[in-house]
Amino acid sequence: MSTAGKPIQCTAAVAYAAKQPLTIETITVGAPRAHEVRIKILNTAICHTDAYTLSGADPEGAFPVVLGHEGAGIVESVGPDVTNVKVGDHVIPLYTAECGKCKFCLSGKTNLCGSVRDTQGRGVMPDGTSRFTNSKGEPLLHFMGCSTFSEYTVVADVSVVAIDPTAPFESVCLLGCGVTTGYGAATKTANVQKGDTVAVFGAGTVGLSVAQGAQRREASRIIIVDINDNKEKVSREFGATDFVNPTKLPAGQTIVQKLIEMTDGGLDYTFDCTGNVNVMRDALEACHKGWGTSVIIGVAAAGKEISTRPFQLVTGRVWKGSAFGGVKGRSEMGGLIKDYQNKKLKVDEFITARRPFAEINDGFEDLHNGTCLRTVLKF
Ligand SMILES: NC(=O)C1=CN([C@@H]2O[C@H](COP(=O)(O)OP(=O)(O)OC[C@H]3O[C@@H](n4cnc5c(N)ncnc54)[C@H](OP(=O)(O)O)[C@@H]3O)[C@@H](O)[C@H]2O)C=CC1
Ligand SMILES: N[C@@H](CCC(=O)N[C@@H](CSC=O)C(=O)NCC(=O)O)C(=O)O
Ligand SMILES: [Zn+2]
Ligand SMILES: [Zn+2]
Repeated sequence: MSTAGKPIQCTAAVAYAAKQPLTIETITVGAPRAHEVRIKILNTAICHTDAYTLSGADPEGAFPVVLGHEGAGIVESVGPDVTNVKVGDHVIPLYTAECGKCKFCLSGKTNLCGSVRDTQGRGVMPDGTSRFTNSKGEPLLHFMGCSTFSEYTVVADVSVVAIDPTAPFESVCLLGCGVTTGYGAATKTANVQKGDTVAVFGAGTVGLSVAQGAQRREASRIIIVDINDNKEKVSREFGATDFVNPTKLPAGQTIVQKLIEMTDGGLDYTFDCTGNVNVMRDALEACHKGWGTSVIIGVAAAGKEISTRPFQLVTGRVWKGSAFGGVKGRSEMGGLIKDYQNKKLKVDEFITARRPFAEINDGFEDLHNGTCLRTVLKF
């Protein structure tokens, strides 16, 4: 019997308050309205940003909420006026929408889209309401326009892309955030060129994806900086030519001095993939005078600010940021999937654990085990 047009009851993990475990419960997911798509999520991974919002550090974080933004699934039904996907399509929800019509989309200068970002940031659908209710009839907030920690979710049509149905959900869900973000930051935001020198701070999924993007572009040097020595092996597997643990430097030597010494004056490109504002400063100051560019990818806690001496910028270093790797999800996801299928883009290698969805709280614990890249959950 078709579920189209009707509410669906399903399992979801609800975050009722910061720092509390998620509650696995049955929720009701309303039918998609105009320009909305209801998706049956098959797999979702846990990104560091989900943990960041659950920690209470996200200035936009609000509860109760259905978190999750790195997922893949099948379109169960669509609301009126949806033309870009249809029932049965295999899809990836996009936290960076692409409407193709707004000032941002038409600028040709950014992958950010203004069409739904305001309501997305407030945890509601573009019409200002939620499609999720718990068993008490209380509305639950959406998250990053995706809410993939629910067996069914509803997203705006501008926030979803159809993908090759032969691509495995378990793997390509990672293209919904971490892999795309790092790879795109290197190949699009920074546009690393052959021979460039690159340093990446933070050897998580995002940082390692920056490294594989830099390797694809034939960077001459890819230095990964991480405080955990256990990350050296995996860093080299993803393209690092060097690995530096900043906590193991000789007394008196800073990581900035070390990197400048290693590269005859500093790097062409550096990337912060930690979310630590002190690291962001180091990343900027390790750039080569005159042209080095540092890209901030990490997400910092509420109240945190970056600083440096303006002289660092006066003397030619450039500080910029990157969201979703500068990738326009609806236009460019197909190319990333092809790269994955043609073995030009590593994705499976990031899966360090697989769990049933019911173990989602253990999955959040995995993030702290020192070797976790991505735990993929299966409904
Ligand atoms: N801008 C965007 O579009 C996106 C941003 N993000 C953000 O990017 C960041 C990285 O995400 P993800 O890869 O999933 O996270 P991870 O936590 O997996 O990776 C971060 C890595 O940085 C290491 N680290 C921590 N402190 C330092 C330090 N001082 N110097 C060097 N390395 C350090 C961590 O080590 P340890 O594990 O030992 O702490 C870990 O290996 C997060 O802030 C996330 O919120 C994520 C996706 C998209
Ligand atoms: N809510 C936070 C900002 C969080 C943030 O910067 N998110 C990234 C994606 S992180 C993915 O794992 C991003 O793309 N930002 C651009 C955007 O439009 O949100 C805060 O308010 O600080
Ligand atoms: Zn993410
Ligand atoms: Zn737009």
